[in-house]
Amino acid sequence: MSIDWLADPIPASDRDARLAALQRQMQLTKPAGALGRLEALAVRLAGLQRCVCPQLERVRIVVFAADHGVAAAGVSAYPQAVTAEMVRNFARGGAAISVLARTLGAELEVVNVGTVAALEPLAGVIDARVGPGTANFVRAPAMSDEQLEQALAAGRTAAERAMLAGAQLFIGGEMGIGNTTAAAALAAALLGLPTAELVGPGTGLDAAGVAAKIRIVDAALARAQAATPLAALRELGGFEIAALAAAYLAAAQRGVPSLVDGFITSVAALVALRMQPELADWLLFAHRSAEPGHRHVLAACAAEPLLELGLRLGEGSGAALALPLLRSACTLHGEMATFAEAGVSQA
Ligand SMILES: Cc1cc2ncn([C@H]3O[C@H](COP(=O)(O)O)[C@@H](O)[C@H]3O)c2cc1C
Ligand SMILES: O=C(O)c1cccnc1
Repeated sequence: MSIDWLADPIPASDRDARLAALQRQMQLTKPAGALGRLEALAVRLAGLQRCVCPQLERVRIVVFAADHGVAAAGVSAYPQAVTAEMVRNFARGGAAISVLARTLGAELEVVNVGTVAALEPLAGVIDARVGPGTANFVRAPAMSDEQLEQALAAGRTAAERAMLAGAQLFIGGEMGIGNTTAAAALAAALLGLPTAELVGPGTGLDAAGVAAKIRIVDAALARAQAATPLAALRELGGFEIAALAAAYLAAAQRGVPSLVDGFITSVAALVALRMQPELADWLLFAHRSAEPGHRHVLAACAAEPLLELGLRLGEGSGAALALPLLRSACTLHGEMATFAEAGVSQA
């Protein structure tokens, strides 16, 4: 195995398709610009899908699940066992993202990149465990080089499966008790912002819990030296965060855009953007999470998310909730009549 593929080129958006889509927008029966950001979204998707009328019928949601050694430090309001228990819940169709995926007619796949518990075979769950959770990054690197490589490969192959199934949009989600701590540590390492700006309550810590979480992240940052995004991933981890970063890159390399969900997935996107800035064209950002650090990460990604609903769930749920907006942008763009077709007078 190798990680050389991470640097494979990412195609540019198709300028001719964008111009043709813009031309079409100007002919649709509405005052110019009246559909606001939906117009720009349709034009942007046209460039990425290299056609005048983009479509988002086939959408793949992949939830990457993994455990975090730092959970032992009491950084979450919930016990670590929840990660594996939720994988079963995803498989049975009872999780929020399961319900949303059904409602949207989107395919849901779960990739177990490294729960502590080895799970029985479950329908719709790919076993890609690279280890029984990461090491506690306060004391040691979260993962080995080999584990990092394997986690990245798990993300890449998930994106490849989605492309083979004809996905027109990729949505990544995550499940991992303690992963807002890992995400905050990674963001602090990459952005150089004060830890207190990036650490938040996650699943519901109180003020004392958040203060302790800040101290834990500070201790990890004092230990870990991370000169590159890959080194930061290895030190501060999250098998699921590494897999997500790889999946965003792999989807873009194959010409498929991704809709980024919340705080943790945005940190994965930031890591991937730091590896390849050309990825920026291919990432759409769904929402601003209630997790306070998310706004800093979004700003670093130059992202203008579509929604702000006070969500703080992850799993890909915010992206799933934004999908109907993207789909509406595409169907309006593709199906509205032009002034000429409808016999409506222009300005
Ligand atoms: C039942 C349950 C379902 C979840 N689904 C997503 N998360 C979210 O919460 C976790 C991150 O928060 P923290 O860092 O505070 O542990 C992640 O698993 C994330 O996906 C959940 C959390 C719980 C408890
Ligand atoms: O925004 C997120 O992704 C998030 C926030 C809190 C807990 N889990 C996920």
